Parts: sequence; structure tokens; C-alpha cells
Amino acid sequence: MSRVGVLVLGPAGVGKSTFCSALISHIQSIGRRAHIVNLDPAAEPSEYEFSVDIRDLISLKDVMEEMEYGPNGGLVYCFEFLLNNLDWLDEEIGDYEEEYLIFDCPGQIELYTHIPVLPALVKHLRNTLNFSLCATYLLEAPFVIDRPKFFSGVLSAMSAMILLETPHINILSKMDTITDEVPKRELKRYLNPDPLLMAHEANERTNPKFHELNKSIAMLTDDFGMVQFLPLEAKNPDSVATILSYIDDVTQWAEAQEPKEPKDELEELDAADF
Ligand SMILES: Nc1nc2c(ncn2[C@@H]2O[C@H](COP(=O)(O)OP(=O)(O)OP(=O)(O)O)[C@@H](O)[C@H]2O)c(=O)[nH]1
Repeated sequence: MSRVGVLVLGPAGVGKSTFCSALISHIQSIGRRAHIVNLDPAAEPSEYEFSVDIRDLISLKDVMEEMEYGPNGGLVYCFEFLLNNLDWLDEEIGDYEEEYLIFDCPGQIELYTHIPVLPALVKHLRNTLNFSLCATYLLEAPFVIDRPKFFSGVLSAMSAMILLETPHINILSKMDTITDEVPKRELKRYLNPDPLLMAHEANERTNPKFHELNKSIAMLTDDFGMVQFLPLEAKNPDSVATILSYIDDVTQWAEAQEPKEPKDELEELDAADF
């Protein structure tokens, strides 16, 4: 097995770091090796030691103090700085062969939904450092149980998938926080839903002017396989084990599809051919 990079993505507070910890614990418990790469320059201390930590290169606190940037501009600056110093990352990651590297990403989703910094990093990990990559995108169960929010969540996940061009798994986090019977039953429908039916139900609560648009969004997200979710309860090792088996499956599948030559070389070849 080549080394696998698992990108852990999703809005602030959805449980990314908790999932990283649960995943590394599970991987280690089955006798395999994993490390966490912290890509959040504003990360809080974690119960797991980071094997690679962007804060050793640059921290948001320093950027905000020294450059007088706000938190969002500062974060973009940190990532641009990382992209200009990729040799640092290469050196830090260099020795971790035949292992899982779990990339704990910041919760500012614009970094992977419309600013090309994370896509550039992903390209580097795949093409230069030869990672098999898989993106996991977390949305919170209590958030998506509201149908219009469900579709806004899957659109953000889809935007990340399109921009990053990696195999992608959607995860519904904090499943254990839904304890009442009715919402619990409802929640099961969100794991593999009928998007048209859900759009129809969302339309019962939304402006009629947008009903056709809502239906089209539901169809589009369904076409991209975006409406499927794997359930996660961070404290339940079974749910983490299931997610790991999906990560293994999609990365192996993607590797079997990959062209042997790096993409850039193929593009050059094409250009020369014409
Ligand atoms: N009940 C429950 N709480 C969870 C679960 N996962 C995370 N949490 C809690 O949710 C809060 C946020 O979790 P984090 O793991 O820090 O979330 P994050 O996405 O890394 O947050 P940012 O780094 O700020 O974007 C913490 O209080 C966690 O304890 C879960 O599966 N169940």
C-alpha cells in the first residue's frame, strides 16, 4: 500500500479534530501506522501530538500580530506562505512512508470551496509527494436535519469535491447528539436519501419562486453522489472502522484509475501531439 493522505474537511466546529483523534486511535488499534498533520495555523492543543504542524512554520497569532491582518486574511496569508515554502512540508512529511497521514484542516471552508490554496496543496501532495488522497467532508447531524440546510451543506461539500478533485466521502458527525425518537428516525433518511423527496419536503417551507431551483439542486447533488453520508459517532469505534474501510476502498479504487504518468506530463504530451 502506498501512503494515504486523508483530508479532514468541514465547517468550524463539526468535529474534525475529534474525528482525526478517533481515526488515529482506531488505525493504531488495528496495528497500522498513522500520523496527524495539523494544517490549522490557529489550532488549539490536541490530545494527540501532531507529527507535522503548520504552526512550526507559521502561526495565525503571529501573522495577526506582526502583519496586522484579521483572522480570515491572516489564514489565507498562512496558506500562501505554506505554498511558497513547500520544501518545508516535503521535509517534514518526507520520511512517513507506507502510512496514513491525516490532514486536520481549518474550518474556514472558503479555503477549499473558492480560494485555490488547498487545491494547490492537494496537487502537490498527489503529484510531487505521491499520496493516494481521500477527502472526508464532515457536516453535523443536528445541522443537516433541517432540509434546506441539508442542501446548503451538500452544496458546500460538492464545491470542495469539484475544486479538490480527490475521491470524496461525506460524513454526518455527532450522530449521538440526536437522541429523541422522531428526529433519530428522520436522521436515518439522511444517510442515503431520496433527494427529490427531500427537495419536495424542503419546498413546503421555502418560497415557491425557488421550488424549481431547489429541485434542480437536489438532482445535481444526487448526480454527483453528494447526498450520501456515512454516520459518525466519534466515541463509537464501529462507525470509525466503517469510515476507514470506505477510505481504503476509495483510495484503492482511485489508484487503479489513475494514469501512470503524472497529470502534468500527460498535458505536455497532449500539447506536443497537436
Ligand atoms: N457529542 C459529540 N460531540 C462531538 C463529536 N465530535 C466532536 N464533538 C464536540 O464538538 C466540539 C467541536 O469539535 P472539534 O473536533 O474541535 O471540531 P473541529 O471541526 O475540529 O473545530 P474547528 O477546528 O474549530 O473547526 C467539541 O466540543 C467536541 O467535543 C461527536 O461525535 N459527538
